[in-house]
Amino acid sequence: MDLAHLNRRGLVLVGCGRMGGALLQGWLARGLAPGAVHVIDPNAPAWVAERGVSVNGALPADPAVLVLAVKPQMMGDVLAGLGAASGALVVSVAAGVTLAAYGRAFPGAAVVRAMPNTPAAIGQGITAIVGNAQADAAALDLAQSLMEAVGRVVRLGDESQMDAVTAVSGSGPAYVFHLIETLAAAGAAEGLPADLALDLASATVAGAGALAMQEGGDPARLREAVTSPAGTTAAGLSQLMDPETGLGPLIARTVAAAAARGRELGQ
Ligand SMILES: NC(=O)C1=CN([C@@H]2O[C@H](COP(=O)(O)OP(=O)(O)OC[C@H]3O[C@@H](n4cnc5c(N)ncnc54)[C@H](O)[C@@H]3O)[C@@H](O)[C@H]2O)C=CC1
Ligand SMILES: O=C(O)[C@@H]1CCC=N1
Repeated sequence: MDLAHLNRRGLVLVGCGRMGGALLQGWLARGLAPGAVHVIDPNAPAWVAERGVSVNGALPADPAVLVLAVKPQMMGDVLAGLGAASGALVVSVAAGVTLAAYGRAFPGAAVVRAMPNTPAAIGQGITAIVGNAQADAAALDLAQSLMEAVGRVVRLGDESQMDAVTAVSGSGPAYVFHLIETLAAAGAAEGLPADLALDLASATVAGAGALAMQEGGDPARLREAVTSPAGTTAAGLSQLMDPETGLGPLIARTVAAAAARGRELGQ
């Protein structure tokens, strides 16, 4: 959806690092005027001001949206320093920090928590959103259109799902990048040149992900289509799918640890 309707009241972005910067690029591509965006970030990248966005300048009196994209550990200080949000929709991408915490900082405000991921940088993010009681259908639609500037959006029925979402899709790209690293390293250990092994591993993850998205349904069917009886894949999977030492229990521990950290950050 075009975001030009936000141009009159403007949007304030607090924190313009990896995630805030990716979002800002998406919004500018969707018609948000640079002059309507106000970034607060002591270390905003140079391209932001070069694009004509106001950086650390005077804020609009009545912005349409306030987006929070600082680290959760900074959030308390940032919220204390911001004052009231007036009539702005507050959207936060921070892991862990709860709707109740934003509600205390901005009494009565509509607040939406959003959990994107770094493929947002190329418009292929997946973001889950959930709002507080004040976030009506229009507020959720607006939050969705902001996050759709960098990929797909799914809505959660309940905030309690957010730490699990963070552990699966928010942190998930890091797990996949590590899979690429380890697959490439294993290929190199089997004698491939390192750059060829990395190319093969990256292309395999990208292609398998695209196939899984296109086919939908149960990925086990796609796995079985690769696995010839008594073939190479079956030999590999006998290690990877070992019920005790395989990927299943490892990923279960990985996601549980990430979700637990999300809950800690929310304390
Ligand atoms: N990187 C990721 O994969 C994802 C990150 N997130 C969330 O996004 C938020 C930001 O994470 P990243 O962009 O990765 O971090 P980052 O470190 O790249 O960006 C944070 C930005 O906040 C700025 N900042 C620090 N103190 C500030 C202050 N007092 N006022 C204004 N700006 C301040 C920093 O200069 C920096 O540019 C976090 O809350 C994280 O949980 C959510 C989903 C995915
Ligand atoms: O590592 C983190 O805490 C953030 C949240 C999800 C991805 N990065």
